Amino acid sequence: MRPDARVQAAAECLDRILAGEAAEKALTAWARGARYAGSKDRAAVRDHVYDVLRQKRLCAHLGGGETGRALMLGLIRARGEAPEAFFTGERHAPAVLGAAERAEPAPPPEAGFAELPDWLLPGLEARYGAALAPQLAALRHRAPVFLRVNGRKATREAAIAQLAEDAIVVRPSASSEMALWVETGARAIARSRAFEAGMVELQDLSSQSAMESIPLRKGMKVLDYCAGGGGKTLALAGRVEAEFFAHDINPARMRDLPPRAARAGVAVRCVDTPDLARWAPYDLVLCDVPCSGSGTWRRDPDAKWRFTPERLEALTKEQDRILDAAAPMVAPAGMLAYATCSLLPDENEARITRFCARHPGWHVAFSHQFLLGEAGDGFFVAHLRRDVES
Ligand SMILES: C[S@@+](CC[C@H](N)C(=O)[O-])C[C@H]1O[C@@H](n2cnc3c(N)ncnc32)[C@H](O)[C@@H]1O
Repeated sequence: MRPDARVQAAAECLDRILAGEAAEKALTAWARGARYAGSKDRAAVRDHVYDVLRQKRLCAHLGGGETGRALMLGLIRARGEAPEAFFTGERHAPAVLGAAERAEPAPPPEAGFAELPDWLLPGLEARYGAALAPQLAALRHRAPVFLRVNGRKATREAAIAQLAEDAIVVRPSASSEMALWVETGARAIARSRAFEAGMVELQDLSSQSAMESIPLRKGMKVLDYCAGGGGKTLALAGRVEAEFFAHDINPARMRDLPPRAARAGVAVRCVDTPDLARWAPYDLVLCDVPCSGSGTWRRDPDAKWRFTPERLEALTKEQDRILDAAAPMVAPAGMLAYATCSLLPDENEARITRFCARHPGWHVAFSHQFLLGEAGDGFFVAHLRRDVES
């Protein structure tokens, strides 16, 4: 496909998204109907769509409206490219620009637009103050790719050398023991020898740092209560030889966990809800709860525009229910760890404060909000422990 035809395809996908279709669905539907599109075309159209969704307000401002066509015009201007090169009127390309579209837009505000729903801003401003602006700026850009080195299989140095053999260039992150920042070759990771041998896994920097904050000891019993695909289980299992249990209310979500654990060389027992009590108590119960995902919205920018106060309320209720269900399974001297990939204080500090209010005898031993930055995503972790009786 020519670059102008890719712009037209992205504009059509954006129209479907603006009409309410999920971004992934719109892209899949387009790709199904576009047999002529190769993998590079599909990747380019996808990049256009996601780049717009990351900064929809800027694109609407520069393009003069909220239609797929206007948003693509705005994106091209935001990239500093010449719109006439894409709005050619050729077959499969967008029509030539009209007079109103050709008019130079007013400069955008110097601080940039807040690229998320307005109702979230007061809470974020109150929580982060001056630290909000850099996070909003980070939200406008693509997220970097990080790998986690599996300490059971390799040192960071050995992983770096093995990745280099597949032309994947990485550098160690200073803020985590095992994280590698991928500089080139990200698309080749899943087929690389280092990945196939279980030396590395894809995982964001902040998730890694949060898991590194949790104290572990050999032989302990660890339950990942909201395990999903098992990313956090494997991050913990990479650090220590212990007994690992994984649970999810929706067991189908753990489908990938057994092969991932086998690749990583660790044993993880997947447990159904009725069987949790059989293995209790656990020295550590991790609740990596369902959340807004606001700390990761630059990876999934479609989600931020769909997020509503009603959804937030439903999530916080579920987060409370999960903590309440998990706490009784923690051994007396054990730890309940709470984690979200969220920036919203309602999902983070407020949840653990409310937990401690509902459960006298528990306290917050540690908590940390990882800010969304040039490197890692936004992430929150808290360690909850029972008070020691004197
Ligand atoms: C943030 S995701 C977990 C991601 C996962 N820990 C990882 O690192 O890949 C949250 C998970 O919680 C699960 N979940 C939702 N409600 C739950 C509940 N009441 N009890 C247990 N798991 C629940 C969801 O099915 C989802 O897989």
